Amino acid sequence: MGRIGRMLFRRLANDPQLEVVAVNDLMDAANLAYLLKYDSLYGAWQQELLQEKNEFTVAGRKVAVLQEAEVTNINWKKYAVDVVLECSGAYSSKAKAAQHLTAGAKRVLLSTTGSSDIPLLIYGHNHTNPAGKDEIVSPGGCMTNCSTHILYLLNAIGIESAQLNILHSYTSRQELVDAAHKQYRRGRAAAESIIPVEIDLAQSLERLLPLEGRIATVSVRIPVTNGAMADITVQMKEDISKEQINALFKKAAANEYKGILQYTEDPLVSADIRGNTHSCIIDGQLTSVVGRQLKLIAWFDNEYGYTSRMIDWLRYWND
Ligand SMILES: NC(=O)c1ccc[n+]([C@@H]2O[C@H](COP(=O)([O-])OP(=O)(O)OC[C@H]3O[C@@H](n4cnc5c(N)ncnc54)[C@H](O)[C@@H]3O)[C@@H](O)[C@H]2O)c1
Repeated sequence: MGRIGRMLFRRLANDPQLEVVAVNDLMDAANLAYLLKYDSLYGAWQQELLQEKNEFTVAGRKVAVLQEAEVTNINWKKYAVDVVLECSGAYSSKAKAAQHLTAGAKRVLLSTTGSSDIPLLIYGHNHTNPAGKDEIVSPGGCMTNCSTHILYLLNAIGIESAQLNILHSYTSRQELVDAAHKQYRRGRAAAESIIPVEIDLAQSLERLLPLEGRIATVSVRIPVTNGAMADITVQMKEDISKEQINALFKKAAANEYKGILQYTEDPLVSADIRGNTHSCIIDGQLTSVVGRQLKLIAWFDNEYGYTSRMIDWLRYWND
């Protein structure tokens, strides 16, 4: 239970329809309780949490706290687990995620893009696909959740090619001070530099949209602890105008993408979108057009917006 796991726990603790019955992490229960109570980004939790040995009591509910590095040592059946929210990043291949099923869970929802043999389904785009009822589902990463909708809507007009640069707060998959790392740049002090990192966003988008060979992506980690901004440049097949594009997204935000995509003309900075539940927030002021080349800026809270979609998945299955 890292950033994503704890965010989900906080948000589900009082849910009338969904109940967290057990959690698992490498850290002990006392440390986990402390990190749930005090969060550097979202503040102290107003909800009381009691921790006694390997059990939490929150909002009158008991939650078992496990400390197992191997899923094979867990018995999810004992807790009648319907869905495992796999938020460690360590069980993202189909074979690894399936260990949760063997352990007795009925379903696994990853918190990332898993291996290519796991259905990749973006809530609000293709979640109603029959594969959405599979036992293991990848809801994509936060960047995929932001950019899929944008490219899908633009491709209805016609995309020639697209370049995406996602400026993203730093995460635990970087180092805080210079250290060895397989990807050298991820090993550089996260709060000190603007750090380009390798991502698999283009491959994910090619699985979701008919744009093979026409998308390139890069992500730049920036020295903030939360928030992301997608800077998207698209070569369109037709002449377009700023007004036409903004009207397209404004309409989508008020209709079929309500709750998932937001449109604003407020002069935002990343701190303004903390706690925003949308997967992407189009910044209409910054839309620009040169010839058939379009530049679009979209914000998202990589933690709050993203976990909102994971909770949508749970509600979808629950209904
Ligand atoms: N942080 C984000 O902005 C963000 C957004 C969307 C998706 N994700 C994805 O969610 C996943 C988690 O990201 P995070 O930022 O929460 O990471 P994190 O490092 O904060 O949390 C990972 C947690 O998993 C635990 N863990 C590691 N190995 C484990 C194991 N074998 N068994 C049990 N627990 C184990 C760690 O102790 C840690 O608490 C990653 O795959 C990431 O790509 C992260």
